[in-house]
Amino acid sequence: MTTHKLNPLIIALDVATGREAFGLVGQINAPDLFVKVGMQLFYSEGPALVHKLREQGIKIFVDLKLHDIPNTVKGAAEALAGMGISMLTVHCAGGRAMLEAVREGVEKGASLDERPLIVGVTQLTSTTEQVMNEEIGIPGSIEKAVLHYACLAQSSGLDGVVCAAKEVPLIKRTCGSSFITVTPGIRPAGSKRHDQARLASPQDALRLGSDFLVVGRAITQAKDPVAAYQAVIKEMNEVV
Ligand SMILES: O=c1ccn([C@@H]2O[C@H](COP(=O)(O)O)[C@@H](O)[C@H]2O)c(=O)[nH]1
Repeated sequence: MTTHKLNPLIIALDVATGREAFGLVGQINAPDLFVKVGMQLFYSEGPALVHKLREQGIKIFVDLKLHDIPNTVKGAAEALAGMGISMLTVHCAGGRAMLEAVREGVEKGASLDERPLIVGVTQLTSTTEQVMNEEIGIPGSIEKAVLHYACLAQSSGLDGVVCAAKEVPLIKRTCGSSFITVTPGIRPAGSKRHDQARLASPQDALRLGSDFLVVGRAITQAKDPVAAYQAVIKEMNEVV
C-alpha cells in the first residue's frame, strides 16, 4: 500500500487536455508532485496520460468516484490499480458490497508490493446540509452522515475517506488516526469559493488533522500557478 512518501498536497488537474496538464506540471516542476486526474482529464486523455505522468515520476490519484453494481466497479478498480496509481475514489453511497468489490478489484489489479489507497467519497464538499436533507433525502446533520459513511468505508476495507476538513477530527476520533482523510474544498485566503460549500484554508485543514489536501483552481487557474503552489506549500510548512 502506498501510504507514505506521498506529498500531502494534491494538485487537482481539472483541465481539458494533456497539453494543459503537462504545461502545469512542467511549470511547477516539484520533485515530489502528487496530482489528481479527475473525470474531465481522464475521459478526454485516458490511461495514456496516466502512464505518461508516471513516466515522469509523478504520483497519481485517479478520482473517478466509482459508483455502480459490485461486479462493474470491481472490474474498473482492477483496471485502475493496474495503472500503477497511488489513490482512487469510490462513492460510499454504493454500500458495503460495492465497497468490498472495489477492494477486491484493487487487490487483483495491483502489483504485489504496491497497491493504491482506496478512499470513499462521503458527502461532496459542494453539498450543504440543506441540499443533503432536502434534495438527496438524507436527514440529520452532515457530520452524522459523513461519519456514518466513514465507518462503513472502514469496515468495508477502505483506507480512508474524502470529506471536508471540519469533519476530520470526528472521523479520526472514531476511526483512528491511521484512517486516511483527503480534503478538497481548500481555499487559501483571498481565493474564490467557486462551487464549494464546505471550505477550509490549507493551515486549518492541516491543523484539523487532514492527511491530504486537494487544491485545484486556486493553483491551476491562478495567474501564476507556480507562485500559487509555492504559497500553499509555504502556508502548510508554517503549521507546526
Ligand atoms: O467531495 C469532493 C470530492 C472531490 N472533489 C474534487 O476535488 C477537486 C477540488 O477542486 P477545487 O478547484 O480546489 O475546488 C475537484 O477536482 C473535485 O472534483 C471535491 O471538490 N469535493
